Amino acid sequence: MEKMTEKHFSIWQNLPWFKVQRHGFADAVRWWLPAIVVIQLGVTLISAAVPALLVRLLGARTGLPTLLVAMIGIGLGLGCLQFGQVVVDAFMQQKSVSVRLEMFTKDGADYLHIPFTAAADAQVRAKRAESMTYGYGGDTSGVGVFYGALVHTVQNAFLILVDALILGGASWWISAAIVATTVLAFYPQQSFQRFRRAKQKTMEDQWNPRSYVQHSSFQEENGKDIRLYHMADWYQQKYEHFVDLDTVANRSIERRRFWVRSLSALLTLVRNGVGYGLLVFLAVNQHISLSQFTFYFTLLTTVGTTGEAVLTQYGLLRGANADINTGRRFLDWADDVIKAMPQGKTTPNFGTAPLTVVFDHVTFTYPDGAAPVLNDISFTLHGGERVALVGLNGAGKTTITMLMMGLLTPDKGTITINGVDIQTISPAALRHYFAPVFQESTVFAGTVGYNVAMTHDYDPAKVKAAIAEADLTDAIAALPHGIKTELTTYLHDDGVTLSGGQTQKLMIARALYRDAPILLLDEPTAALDALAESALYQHYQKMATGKTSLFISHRLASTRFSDRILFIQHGQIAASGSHDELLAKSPEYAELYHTQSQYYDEDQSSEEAAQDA
Ligand SMILES: Nc1ncnc2c1ncn2[C@@H]1O[C@H](COP(=O)(O)OP(=O)(O)OP(=O)(O)O)[C@@H](O)[C@H]1O
Repeated sequence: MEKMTEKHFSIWQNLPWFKVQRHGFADAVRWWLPAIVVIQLGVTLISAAVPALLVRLLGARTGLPTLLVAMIGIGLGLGCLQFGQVVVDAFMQQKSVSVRLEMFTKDGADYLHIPFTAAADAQVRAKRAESMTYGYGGDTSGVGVFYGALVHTVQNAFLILVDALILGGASWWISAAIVATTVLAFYPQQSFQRFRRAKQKTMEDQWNPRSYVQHSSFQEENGKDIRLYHMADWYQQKYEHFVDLDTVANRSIERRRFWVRSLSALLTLVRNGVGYGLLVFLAVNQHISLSQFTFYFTLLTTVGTTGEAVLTQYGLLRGANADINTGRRFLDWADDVIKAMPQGKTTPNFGTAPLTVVFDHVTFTYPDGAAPVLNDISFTLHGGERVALVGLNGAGKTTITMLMMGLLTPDKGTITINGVDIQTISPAALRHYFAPVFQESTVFAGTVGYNVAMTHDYDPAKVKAAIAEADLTDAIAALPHGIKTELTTYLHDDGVTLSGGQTQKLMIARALYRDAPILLLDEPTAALDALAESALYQHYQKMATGKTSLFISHRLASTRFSDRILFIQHGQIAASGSHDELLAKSPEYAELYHTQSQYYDEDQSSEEAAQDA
């Protein structure tokens, strides 16, 4: 699988990327950026000109009506500009949020489309958590900050240049002081932003444990173990540990920020000292008029704020850009991985006859696994055959089902259905051939009906029939709204929780509703009581009629309902045949069977002894 790049993209490289991610972003920059620059310039210049104008009018002993008209006119003009500023700010904010939400959505969609193995990879999960937090997860993330910081940087940089040029009209020394102090403050600001990023990086190693703690502590299913084993203290310690890490990092960031701001204040003092001193000197020596003095003086007062703003905003922009890079690396990687996925295009029409599945010299290793889980494995599930797959824990039985459904991809070898390589079949079409019952049940926040049909547009009669076949009718009838009852309380306050066995039956109903040509049952009886288990075995005969089926079970007794048994050991098919054949030819299978049957026999004989007594 593709490695995630560590590439750094500059602001100029990220701008076109933004454009690709979000249409309309380029227009927003092209039209609204000049607008906001002009408005800001207008507001600043008019604000500086008002006192100067007043001084001039008063000096010329202008009458009150003229003064009032001038002031009202200026007030209205300023008001209009300020209103324009509010409109543009609101627009920018909305634009920024919509770009961010778009990436947020893309992140979720990408994660759900990358290969199953990648999604389960701890490193990928950590990168995604980091990408979400820094890249586009909230208003303070890279994308949340980038747009506003870009606009305000350009706006304030332009303004300070115009200020310096205008003040150059009084003395070029003032312009020089503005430029020099801004440049001097620039480097500490940038170094501070680098420091902040580096500190944040030290916390990135913590993403996986952090997201695990957050996620697992609030999972309903974990609630009882957390209480039973007093894990609340453990969780609290973890939370405190993360808070401590954040506190230490933030403290050093704030310390550095304090020094940078102090330096900036000192430079402002120098600039104002030079500027105000020169203006007073020029006014006293009558090189500039009183109204000019007032204008320059007011303008110089705003330079401090503008200078600070341009540096802060540029620092924010660079920080946001670095944060965006974190997000972009993940999104670009996900795009590449999705593109590189073997996306079969065909949707073969296999007709209605049962399908034949062939594993041909298949080898598979998990991405973070040291050795292959399956090693050069070959077997055939003939059309209509009921095959049992048995083997010790960790032998690779579930892995075989995942490979068959295309959720995992073999390192070597091919898997075919009716002679067609599954890699050439479109994933959606491929998954339609399977009705699986997984080892772990996955109940989604939806109604019983939804959880059986896995669509909101379900056929209630068909759902009820599947529920009846899975022996769940009475349990569902006892629920407050029957098949319309919400399962889980995550989204619905009136949701209910089914028992482990009922949930497993629900999963069987889901497989029955799907009515696909290949049935995959991975330990479907683990949570069932003896009666339900026995009923399922009986039922299995009917369920599997006309289908190809693979039944995984640790209870070797269940294999008698199958036509053939595959015994898997050390990543290979160690033996294949009927129960009696395997007893004869595989000592390991025989040992496994006798170890299990010993307990059944003992149980039986003690029951018989009890009955005799
Ligand atoms: N996502 C994964 N990443 C790495 N290794 C994995 C992953 N899933 C399973 N494995 C490893 O692959 C091997 C086979 O696992 P698999 O779940 O296929 O076994 P199994 O025969 O179904 O076991 P069981 O009978 O316990 O359900 C095990 O050693 C397991 O640790």
